[in-house]
Amino acid sequence: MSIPAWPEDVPTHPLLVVDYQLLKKRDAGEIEKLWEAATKLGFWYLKDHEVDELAQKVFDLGAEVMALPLEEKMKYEQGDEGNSFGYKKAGGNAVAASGEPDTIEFLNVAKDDALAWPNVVRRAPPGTSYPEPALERMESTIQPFVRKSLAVNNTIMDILNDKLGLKKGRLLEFHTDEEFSASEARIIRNPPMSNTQKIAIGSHTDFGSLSFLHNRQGGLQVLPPGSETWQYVKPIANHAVCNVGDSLSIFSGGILRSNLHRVIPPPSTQANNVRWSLVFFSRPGDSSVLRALAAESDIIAEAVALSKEGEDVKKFDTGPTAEEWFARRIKNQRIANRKGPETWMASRGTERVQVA
Ligand SMILES: O=C(O)CCC(=O)C(=O)O
Ligand SMILES: [Fe+2]
Repeated sequence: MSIPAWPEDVPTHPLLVVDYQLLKKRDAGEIEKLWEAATKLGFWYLKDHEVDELAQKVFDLGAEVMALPLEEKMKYEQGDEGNSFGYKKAGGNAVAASGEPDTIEFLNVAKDDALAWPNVVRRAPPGTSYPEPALERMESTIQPFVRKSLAVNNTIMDILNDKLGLKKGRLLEFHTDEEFSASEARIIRNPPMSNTQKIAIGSHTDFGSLSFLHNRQGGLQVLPPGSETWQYVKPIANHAVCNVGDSLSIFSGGILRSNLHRVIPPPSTQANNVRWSLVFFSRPGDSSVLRALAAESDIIAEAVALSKEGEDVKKFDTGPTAEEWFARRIKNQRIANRKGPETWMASRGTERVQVA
C-alpha cells in the first residue's frame, strides 16, 4: 500500500525517541529519556523494537478479517456487557457525550486466548470466538505478536517500576501471563473519509497500563498538557508509538501520565486511504485493585500527598478492580447502552479535562 507523503503544513507534536535495544541493556541515558517521556506527556516513539515484521503480518490478517461480509464479522461481536474481546462494527461506540458514533471497526484478540491457543479461554469455542482468518493464524502470527509485545511492555514496565522506587518486579506482579486480564491485541480499520475532521475515536485516555501502537498513517492526535489544541503525532517508519494508560497512572499516584488522545482521519490526501492501526494493550490482571501504591514507595506517597491539595485525590484511590474498571468503561462507550450524555461520562477514566 503506498501512502501519500506526510503533509508538511500540519502542526505535529514532537515525541521523544526511545531505543528499545538500549532499554534492554538498561542504558542509563535511555532510561532517563523514557522517564521524561512517561512523566511529561506519557507518549513516546519506540525504535528498534523487533516487532515490525510481526506487526505487518497482523496487518495482513486484519485486512482479510475486515474484508469479510459484515454479517460474518457480527458473529464475533464483543457484546454489550463490557467484554472487550471480539469484533466491533463502525458506529458501535460513541465518540463524545453527544452520542455521535465512531467510524472505526476493530477486532480485539485476548492475550489469554492467544497464549492458551489451541484452547479458547475467554471467548466461546471456534465458530463463535474469532473470525476464521484470525483462528488460522493464531499460532503463526497472533501468538508470537502477543508474546513479543508483552516482552516489550514488560521491559518498559520493569524500568518504570524501579524509577518509581517500588520493590523489584512489583508492577509485573499485576501483569502476569497467567492471570486473566483485559490485555489484548487490537486491529483497527478506519475507512477513507472526505471529511478530515470526522472523529474516528473520541478523546480518551487508555484504560490499561501500557499501549504499544503501530500505525503507518497519521490521524492520532494528542492534547498536550496545558494546550487546548489537538496536535498530530506524525507516523515515522519503523517507529512504534507507546503510551501510558490509566492503570499505571493510578498505581504511580499520577507520576506517570495517561494523556488524552483521539483519532481523526489522516491529514490531507492521506485521508483517501483506509487507515490501519494495530495496538497491543497491557492491562493489569482482573483482580488488581486500582489504587496508588503510596505505602510502597516514598515518591508515590509524596505525589499523592501533593495531589491532595488539588481536587482529584479520589482518582488515585478508585477502589475498583481492573476487571470492574474496564467493564465500566467499555460498556458505557457502547451506543447500544446509551441513555444520554451521562452514559458517556460513565465511560470516562482518569481524564482531567472533559472534551465533548
Ligand atoms: O489508532 C490509533 O492511532 C490509536 C488507537 C487508540 O488510541 C486506541 O485504540 O485506544
Ligand atoms: Fe487510545
